Amino acid sequence: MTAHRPATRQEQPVATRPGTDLAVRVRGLRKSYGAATVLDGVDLDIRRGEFFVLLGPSGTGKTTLLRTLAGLEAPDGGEVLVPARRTTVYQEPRLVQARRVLSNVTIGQPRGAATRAAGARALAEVGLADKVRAWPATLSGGEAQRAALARALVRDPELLLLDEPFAALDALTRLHMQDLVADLCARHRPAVLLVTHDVDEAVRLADRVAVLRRGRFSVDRRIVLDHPRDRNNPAVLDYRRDFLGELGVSSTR
Ligand SMILES: Nc1ncnc2c1ncn2[C@@H]1O[C@H](COP(=O)(O)OP(=O)(O)OP(=O)(O)O)[C@@H](O)[C@H]1O
Repeated sequence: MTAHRPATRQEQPVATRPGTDLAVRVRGLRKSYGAATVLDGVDLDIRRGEFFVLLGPSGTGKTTLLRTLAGLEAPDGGEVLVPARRTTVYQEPRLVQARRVLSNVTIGQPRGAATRAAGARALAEVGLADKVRAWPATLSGGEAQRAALARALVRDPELLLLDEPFAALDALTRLHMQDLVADLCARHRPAVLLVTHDVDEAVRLADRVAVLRRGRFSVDRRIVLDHPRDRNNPAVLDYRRDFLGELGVSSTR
């Protein structure tokens, strides 16, 4: 694990915590921008292999929390412990247009046949075996996001950070991508933090859902349902109604 404590540098010294099943441990995390307090003493544990989903109204600090776990924001206070092997998938795929798909997936990895083979395997896992030599500009939005997932996968992350990765996709593609991510995470078992606005997505994928409001979690709740989850299951609808209520939206069943 890497410890992030208040400091001016982006990346902090490494501290490992052997013998724990926690991938993420956050205590009393505070972050402000000017006079605006965004995170006001957040506590968060994510276990290894746990799929944690963060909901919350716009502008409440979800991305700030994710970026802090990514090591891109320094906390003003508190303690953040995360594994060194972590990677982020964003709303947009962020592919390098001048590189072919395989080269995008293996970017930053050691050169060589083993890396190329790992990249090709990751592309096959996301259903892009036939796009290894394609250029990013020739991919659909869903395919480009699959390539971004393959780029994450090839790094074998202990912590996978997903910042609204399906938000820009059409509704049907979004459902396919949710299934794909559920499959990949069940197979590779990273700890996951997914930021989303989509309550259905949260209830479909999460082991645990938290709602971030006014700098803290107003709800932090385990979803005790088997996968795959039928969106018409009354228990799924109950969770959905509760989370929508927490977000200030009424739902009709
Ligand atoms: N670099 C920054 N400088 C100043 N203010 C910032 C910065 N980054 C975020 N903020 C502010 O912090 C607050 C939280 O932003 P953040 O992006 O974390 O919220 P969010 O919950 O992810 O929002 P959304 O759901 O709309 O994506 C917002 O008011 C935002 O304007």
